[in-house]
Amino acid sequence: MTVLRCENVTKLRGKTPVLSDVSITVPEGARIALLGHNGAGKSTLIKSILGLTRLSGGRIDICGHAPGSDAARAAVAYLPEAVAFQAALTGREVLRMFADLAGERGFDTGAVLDRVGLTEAADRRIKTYSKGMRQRLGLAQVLIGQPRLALLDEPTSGLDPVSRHDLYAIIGELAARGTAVLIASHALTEVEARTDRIAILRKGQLVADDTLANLAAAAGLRSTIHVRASGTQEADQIAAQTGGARINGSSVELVCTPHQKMDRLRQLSGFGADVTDIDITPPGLEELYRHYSKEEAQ
Ligand SMILES: Nc1ncnc2c1ncn2[C@@H]1O[C@H](COP(=O)(O)OP(=O)(O)OP(=O)(O)O)[C@@H](O)[C@H]1O
Repeated sequence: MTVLRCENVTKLRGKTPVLSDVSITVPEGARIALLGHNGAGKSTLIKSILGLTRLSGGRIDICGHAPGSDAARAAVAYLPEAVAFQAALTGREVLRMFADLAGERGFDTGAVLDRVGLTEAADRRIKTYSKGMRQRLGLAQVLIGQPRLALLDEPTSGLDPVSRHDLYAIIGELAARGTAVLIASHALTEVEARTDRIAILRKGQLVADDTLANLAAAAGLRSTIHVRASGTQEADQIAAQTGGARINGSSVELVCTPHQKMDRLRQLSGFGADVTDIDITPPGLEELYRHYSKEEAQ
């Protein structure tokens, strides 16, 4: 079921379009990474979905409700990039307050604080929290009431690798329970393995929206095939016959487009026992991102 539907969303700032005809849908349980350079329009799109900024054109629908309506607000949870809480309150008090505001009287603050790793700090004032701890508290607030849609703006900025890992694990659990998750991010490598679809905004236009594999195939980006040979002579022979690059030990590296891949593998299987192992590395998100950004710039 579609949770979020943006249709031809356009936003002008003065006469300058900061969002141009953006159409994107997010079904329940999906994790979508929203990527783009500084100023590409990510925050503007998120603010539009929250109903905090008026559209110049197009429409947005959240579970059948208009952005900013009571029903939409009840369905959406938001984690801003620079999350700010009342410094004099404790983590537990803040979470209780948000749960009460959301009408979630039965909300188990202790369990959620535990889930985000804040049990020990639960009764300390927010002013003593590090950036990472505030971010974790922000995520705890997102978990109140099982939202239909979670909008996360740069959720891992300022977090150490372990905290990032924990945060994506929690996002994964949220999505597994059916929440649609839209994550605006600059951190390409970390969203690569942890989201289901990649959407790229460039200068207010949506230039890509698909799985990483489909986008890579559509762009014709090349994969790398690492071939291990049974010995150095065999590796030399494989490199000579395939045009591959001879690398250290008894390995050969070949690059191929999506269309060439199966032919390459058939060719390699012709070497029989001279080939002892094959690894294929698909193009990564950074390469893809560069491709779609460049393509649009031309
Ligand atoms: N309140 C505002 N008034 C005028 N222009 C604005 C306002 N907010 C954003 N903009 C402009 O809208 C465009 C999109 O900005 P937006 O903040 O949505 O980008 P972003 O992709 O979120 O960038 P970043 O990655 O830096 O957060 C930019 O050109 C920005 O200068």
